[in-house]
Amino acid sequence: MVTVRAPATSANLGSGFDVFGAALSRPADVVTVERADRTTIEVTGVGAQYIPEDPEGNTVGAVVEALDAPAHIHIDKGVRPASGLGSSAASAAGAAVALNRLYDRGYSREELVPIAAEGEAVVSGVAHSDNVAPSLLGGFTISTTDGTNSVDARVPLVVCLPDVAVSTRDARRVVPETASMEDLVETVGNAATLAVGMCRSDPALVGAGMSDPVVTPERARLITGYDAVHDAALEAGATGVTVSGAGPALVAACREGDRQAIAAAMLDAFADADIDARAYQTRIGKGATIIEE
Ligand SMILES: Nc1ncnc2c1ncn2[C@@H]1O[C@H](COP(=O)(O)OP(=O)(O)OP(=O)(O)O)[C@@H](O)[C@H]1O
Ligand SMILES: N[C@@H](CCO)C(=O)O
Repeated sequence: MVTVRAPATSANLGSGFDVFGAALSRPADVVTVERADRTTIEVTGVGAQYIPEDPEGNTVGAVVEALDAPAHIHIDKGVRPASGLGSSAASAAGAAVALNRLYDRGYSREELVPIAAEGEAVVSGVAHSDNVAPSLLGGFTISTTDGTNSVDARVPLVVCLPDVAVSTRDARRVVPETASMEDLVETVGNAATLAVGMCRSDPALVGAGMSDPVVTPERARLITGYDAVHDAALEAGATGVTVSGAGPALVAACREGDRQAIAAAMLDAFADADIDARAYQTRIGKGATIIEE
């Protein structure tokens, strides 16, 4: 038996659509695997009722196939599904690390990225790696078709999750197919600024690089109260705010010591829009960890 804690993640970070990702110190899924002749999946925890236990529909099923590693798999969800916090990816990353160890497959964390990404194709139609990469490697990650680079950044974050669901599949439908040269130049500048900020663990630069004129404005429309919550976080001291992953969560970059005020301001703004929400005072953290074997 092997048990792995796999962290939630925030993909895109505004300017890095389908490329940037960050591991969050909390929340996390806990995945336990035991050898079996036939794969069975049991899901408990937050939002478990919305997650298929059939291996065909669960992200961990694709990981079992890719590693040829049948098992009884228990997923204790700490990351709510359809949250924008890489819920589907956390389970896939946790299963990849656990099954790799259980069956002694010997893959490196980097080699597990495309394997875990197969799970993402099951739910969103695209094997994007920007959530599984940080959940496996930790830190800030840059994923391209050539592979993933990671930086062990230390940046405090607040994540605010409203009590509504947005599926990645739906949120991908609103992504514009073209961008103007002006928007492209702005996005490249912001992405480069954010990446430098991560290398320096500088919350001001990370926040400054989070805005994106192409994808985020379209997705923000799917989130009731987005503008008010965004502005409230900035007024409370956030250095930058954007949609986390495909939403509906928002992620705010902050300086140490400001997280509590920012979390409270975001919750108040959602409450003013009649939306229940919860806030996580978190930070960029480590990747999936084996906690028992
Ligand atoms: N192990 C799993 N954990 C969570 N969701 C799963 C899992 N397996 C399948 N799903 C399905 O995936 C969908 C949620 O994935 P989706 O990508 O939409 O959300 P997310 O992972 O929270 O968000 P994001 O990728 O934007 O950060 C739900 O329909 C859920 O039933
Ligand atoms: N990059 C993906 C991440 C989903 O979490 C998207 O934004 O659609």
